[in-house]
Amino acid sequence: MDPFHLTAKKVLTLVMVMDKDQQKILLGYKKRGFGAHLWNGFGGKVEPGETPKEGALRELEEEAGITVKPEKLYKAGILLFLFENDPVGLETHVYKAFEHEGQIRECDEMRPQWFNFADIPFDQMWEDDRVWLPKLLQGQDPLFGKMYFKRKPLDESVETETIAVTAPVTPVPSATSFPVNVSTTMTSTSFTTTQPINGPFAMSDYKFEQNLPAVPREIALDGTIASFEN
Ligand SMILES: Nc1[nH]c(=O)nc2c1ncn2[C@H]1C[C@H](O)[C@@H](COP(=O)(O)OP(=O)(O)OP(=O)(O)O)O1
Repeated sequence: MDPFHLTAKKVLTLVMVMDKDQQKILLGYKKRGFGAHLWNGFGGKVEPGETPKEGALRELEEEAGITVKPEKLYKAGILLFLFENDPVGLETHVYKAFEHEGQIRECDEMRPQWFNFADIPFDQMWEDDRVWLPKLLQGQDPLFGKMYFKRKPLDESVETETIAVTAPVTPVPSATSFPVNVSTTMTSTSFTTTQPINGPFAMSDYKFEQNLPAVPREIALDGTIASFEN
């Protein structure tokens, strides 16, 4: 059985807001949920009754506090994310915008920040972003990609970080040694935390096309483009 065989898909959005003059892109640090601790564009699940574009505009406002006029939000392609032994693929509709309205603000899910095109933190982003984001920045959309992910073995997905905690300790004089000069000394203890490096998944393969003649609207369950935007 093909470990990447799909029987269903979820429709997601991903919005990249850019400033062409300053050569900057607005990314958000995901504080929780899917892709937590990674920088990414803004987006999420498309809700019932919504078009992908409506969902993209809603998520952008929820996660970054800004709005884009619908006619200024351009479809840049579709990426299909497939996970080993998961029959549900993520059909992610990618959008780009070069102007926005409103004040950028942090929310409980995302911390937005502008990055120079030259300083995009790819080592703290989904691995596939290295493949397609540079193409998007160079205007080589529409894009279409299929990215295959395997779950990382635990020892590869975790980075151990040792944190030294230094706390004042006051020795308690024992009855036998009392009286003594009671002094305050410092001691340190270490503990280990686990942090995913670049997420819990490793990209195992990808298939990617750029400069498509039209914008894909939907991907079929066999991973091919089912239809294009008019
Ligand atoms: N491999 C990948 N590369 C990438 O660049 N973006 C990805 C990605 N896989 C998922 N995403 C994006 C798509 C979408 O914008 C976001 C996931 O959105 P979700 O709404 O599913 O996340 P949450 O777990 O926060 O869901 P909610 O509970 O709806 O808030 O991550």
